Amino acid sequence: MLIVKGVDFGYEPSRLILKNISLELKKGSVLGLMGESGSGKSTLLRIMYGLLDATKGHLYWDGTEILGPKYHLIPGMPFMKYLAQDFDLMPYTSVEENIGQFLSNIHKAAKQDRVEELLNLVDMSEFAKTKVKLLSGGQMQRVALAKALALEPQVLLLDEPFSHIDHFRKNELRRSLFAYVRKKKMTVVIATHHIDDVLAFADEIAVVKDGAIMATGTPKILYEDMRSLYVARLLGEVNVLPAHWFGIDEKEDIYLRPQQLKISAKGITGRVKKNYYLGTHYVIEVIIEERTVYVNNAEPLIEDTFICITVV
Ligand SMILES: Nc1ncnc2c1ncn2[C@@H]1O[C@H](COP(=O)(O)OP(=O)(O)OP(=O)(O)O)[C@@H](O)[C@H]1O
Repeated sequence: MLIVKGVDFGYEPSRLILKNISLELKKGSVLGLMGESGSGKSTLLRIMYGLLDATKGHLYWDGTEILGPKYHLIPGMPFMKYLAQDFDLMPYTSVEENIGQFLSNIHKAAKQDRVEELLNLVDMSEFAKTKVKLLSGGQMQRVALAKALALEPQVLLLDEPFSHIDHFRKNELRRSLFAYVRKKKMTVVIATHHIDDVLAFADEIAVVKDGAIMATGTPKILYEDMRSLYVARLLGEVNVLPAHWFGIDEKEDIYLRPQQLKISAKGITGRVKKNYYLGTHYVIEVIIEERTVYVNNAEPLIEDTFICITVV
């Protein structure tokens, strides 16, 4: 189990970046760390890997304490791999040499097989002999992922691992990567602001805000829990609507996703401003009392006509 217990951290003594972080992650499970930019996700990954010393608190993997540079000459725990946002590749050597950099040269054929398996996993086989400096950012990121997997670490810490990958390849890469880590029973923490990186793949999501964990739960539970606007917005599109529109006697706004609203014969009246085609359906932008509301619909609607919306 990966245990983070009451961790505080500040780059400067006067400003805490992480505040009383506690997490528990079962072996072989995947945790998505979500939070807006600057919330402290990368800092937490660096502490989990032992690159920084926690100001307060402790971290353990499988009973072994994870310690930072104060205690280790070479920071970073050997049973872990941390893939940072800068890829840490050797630019003047080939893709295959980069991926195989830390693999033993004693069994040459086994090393070659392993490199080929990883090249295949990240769909970079045709670039095996290409020097890394000639690759695009997305291709470099795929090589860096393969390199991080090469020694089959027990714990894999990934910081925005798909941020440079082109859209059409992203889904395929996410599916292959998570299938691979599941097969190998690796424990994974992935920091991201993109819900698509984790919604279908993580066992749990921890939401970080201003250096503190503000919510944890399965992707489904967090996606459906609309109490916090910060959490709801991180996990998908949200409408912020006055409760009284829906006959609820509350002064506060309520939060509803576009698929929780529908066009209906009765309901609150609004003017159609725009249609957005999303392949499987349209998102209709509707103006109601000067607020913009997004609602899903199978068909586009005529702009500037008046329609009614209601809760599904
Ligand atoms: N080396 C550093 N020295 C001082 N402050 C830093 C350092 N690295 C990060 N910070 C600060 O710590 C806070 C958290 O940064 P961090 O990179 O952990 O956030 P993040 O959630 O990973 O953001 P992003 O999603 O943009 O990568 C920010 O306010 C940032 O400015």
